[in-house]
Amino acid sequence: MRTQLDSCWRELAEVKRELAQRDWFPATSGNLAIKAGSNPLTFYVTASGKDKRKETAEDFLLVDQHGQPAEETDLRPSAETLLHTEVYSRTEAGCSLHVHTIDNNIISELYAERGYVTFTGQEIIKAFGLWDEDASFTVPIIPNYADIPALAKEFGKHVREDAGAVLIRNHGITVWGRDAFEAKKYLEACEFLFSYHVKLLQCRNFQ
Ligand SMILES: CSCCC(=O)C(=O)COP(=O)(O)O
Ligand SMILES: [Zn+2]
Repeated sequence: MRTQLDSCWRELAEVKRELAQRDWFPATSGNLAIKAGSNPLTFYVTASGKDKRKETAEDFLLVDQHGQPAEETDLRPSAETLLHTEVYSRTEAGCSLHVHTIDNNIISELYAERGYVTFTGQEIIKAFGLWDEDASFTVPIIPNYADIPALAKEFGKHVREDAGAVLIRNHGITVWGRDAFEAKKYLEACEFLFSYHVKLLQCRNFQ
């Protein structure tokens, strides 16, 4: 059991290191989670308020299906743990990642009133398993409620499959996948699309 937990910890630490190398954790933002057990549900989540670029023995804590610590600890789970509990209680996902980037904030603001943003005609959407030439990928955009249970409830409405993504307006993105590899792939593909779109709009302004 401990070996399994250690391996989950190491896998999440590796994802955290890679996202930190991309500079996706400004100003203590972001939180990450990985499922550790199914029956009962437990998952590792980042401790709240830390600089996620730093690597310490106190980066993650184990929480239960309510997002409460499952072991004795002084650490506080991420303030946004309830969003991760929505993912694991509604799907068979194994990993969920939340980051704040300038590009995901801009896209969320540009398309907030519509409530979603759709991408089509881009090779990288094959990363979402969409191989048709005319395939499109849609990311829902939800309001950034300060009340986390309200935010989690709104978020949960869009958590229907084992892999997916939701933008929170002027806040960030949460993605999830069947495992850490898939969640990271989704996140990288989303951020690629956002960055491309923001740059394309800038280029068009100078034409
Ligand atoms: C300065 S970031 C504000 C909180 C937030 O949105 C976030 O992602 C980090 O919160 P946590 O409690 O997970 O550290
Ligand atoms: Zn956040």
